[in-house]
Amino acid sequence: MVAGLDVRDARIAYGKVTAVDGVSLQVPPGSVVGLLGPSGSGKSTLLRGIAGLEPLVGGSVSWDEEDLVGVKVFKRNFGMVFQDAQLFPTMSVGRNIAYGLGKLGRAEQRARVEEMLDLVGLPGYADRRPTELSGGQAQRVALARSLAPSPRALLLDEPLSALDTGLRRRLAEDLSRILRETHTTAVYVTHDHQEAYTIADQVAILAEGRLLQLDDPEALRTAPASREVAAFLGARAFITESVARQLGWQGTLGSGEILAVLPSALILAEDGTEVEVLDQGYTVDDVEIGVRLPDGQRTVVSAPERADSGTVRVRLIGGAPVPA
Ligand SMILES: Nc1ncnc2c1ncn2[C@@H]1O[C@H](COP(=O)(O)OP(=O)(O)OP(=O)(O)O)[C@@H](O)[C@H]1O
Repeated sequence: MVAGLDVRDARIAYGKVTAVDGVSLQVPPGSVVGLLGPSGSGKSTLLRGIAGLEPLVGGSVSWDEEDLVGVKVFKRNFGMVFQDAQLFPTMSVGRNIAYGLGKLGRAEQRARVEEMLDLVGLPGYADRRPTELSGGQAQRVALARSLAPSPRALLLDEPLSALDTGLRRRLAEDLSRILRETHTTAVYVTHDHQEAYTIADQVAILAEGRLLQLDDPEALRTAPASREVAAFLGARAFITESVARQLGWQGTLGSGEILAVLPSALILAEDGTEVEVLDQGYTVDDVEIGVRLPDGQRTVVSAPERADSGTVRVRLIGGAPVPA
């Protein structure tokens, strides 16, 4: 028996546009799967298909082997959190959170609201109005409202993307903790790699409606399934074993394989191979130096400061073999 959420060969179309093209994935109870991919890759559409907001034109969505195709949205017992919190503006924070708790008595509702506010780090906020909340606080309340009725799974569509970067990082860590503490099964849509890695146990990489790979962050880093996945994860160059060895790499490639030079695989090293500096620019944390590899390809190396000559010395300490 497949426990939890099971998506099989799901297909969703808008007229002639196939937005989700034969995607299969499982989300075991208590685990979080991230849907990561470029804009237009079908992440939101797949989530909406799971929720029942878009009909499938093929395949199936089931929970504990119960087929959900034909089961109405509200009967699926999934909680949803969107990019904008979508709180009811005329209700207090407490009433918003209690919205799905109609079956409980008043005292139980109040207790559950307090418990949820504690969980999301907003104790004492029950009497506030949604208009009195910051964007980050509103998203916390939206999360509390979705979790309050104990849904069997939570579906989150870029819930942090409207927030500024620093707050997004902090809230992503909080969200990860909350989902784990509550053993919540979740599907989390994002286009932010870091956010996906922080929150999800397994990350599904989507492109043009297709699932390219579903794996944990470590496996994605060390064993991307294809050049396309490696490029999406930040590989700027794909090199042969002989070029890799010129850069000090010690591994071996199988026949038909090529090495993806992922970020941080190439480092500055005083005794390394001399390569030409092509360009340089600042990132938030350091300087990114564009260099020409021995075969002419450009990739980047991180440095604490700008290079003051036309060359730097580098060593290749990592990289991931992928089919050529
Ligand atoms: N309501 C719609 N009507 C027609 N086409 C749509 C509709 N919604 C999405 N699409 C198309 O379906 C494809 C997938 O869109 P979707 O919004 O699922 O992608 P996404 O990966 O979530 O993108 P983003 O990160 O930009 O939100 C795109 O080609 C998009 O143009």
